Amino acid sequence: MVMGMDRDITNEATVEPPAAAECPIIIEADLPEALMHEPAVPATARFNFPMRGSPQMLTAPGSAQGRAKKVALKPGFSPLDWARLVKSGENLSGVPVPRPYTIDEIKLHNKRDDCWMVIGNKIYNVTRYMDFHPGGKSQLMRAAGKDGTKLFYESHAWVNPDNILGPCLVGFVAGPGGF
Ligand code: HEM
Repeated sequence: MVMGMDRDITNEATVEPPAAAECPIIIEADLPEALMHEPAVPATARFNFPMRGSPQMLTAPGSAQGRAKKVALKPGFSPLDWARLVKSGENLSGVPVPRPYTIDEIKLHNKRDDCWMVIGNKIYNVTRYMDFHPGGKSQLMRAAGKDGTKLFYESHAWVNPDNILGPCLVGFVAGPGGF
């Protein structure tokens, strides 16, 4: 018993150090020259995460610092509510089947209660999505009845339109395009 201690440690098994074979000692001289020195570039520059311009970067072009903030969505209009609506099987495109539309036809759908938008070559009916859009209705309306591809990707290149608006597909831009 060691004086002044609460428990007797003299009988407890002692932990042997690992055998030399299990614990190899790396001698610097054995290492290739390249591994022996810290690279001249700082760690932040050596790794590609977070990528420049990615949403993880606080100062990304699409971050809260560089553009409009997200709006507060009304109760019942969360992304989860949208996912439920999409799953419900309701016709969100407003058309029976997708087909090609001319630019003049697309232009007619430029109101809040009748809003089409082109992203890439696809036309989506975003009318029902208005209240669900985290960026707000007014942001969505900037591309109402127009080709919103540039605006869309400037605002959030990481958002996949098909994932969210799959069942809102109205059709495809007919002809060579040109808004
Ligand atoms: C082209 C017109 C559009 C504009 C100008 C626009 C703009 C914006 C803005 C300013 C925000 C807020 C950004 C922030 O989080 O700080 C936002 C968020 C968002 N928008 Fe849009 N948007 C557009 C179209 C769309 C469409 C068609 C969809 C659906 C596919 C969509 C889906 C989203 C999503 C999911 C967010 C949240 C992004 C996040 O949390 O990272 N937007 N949008």
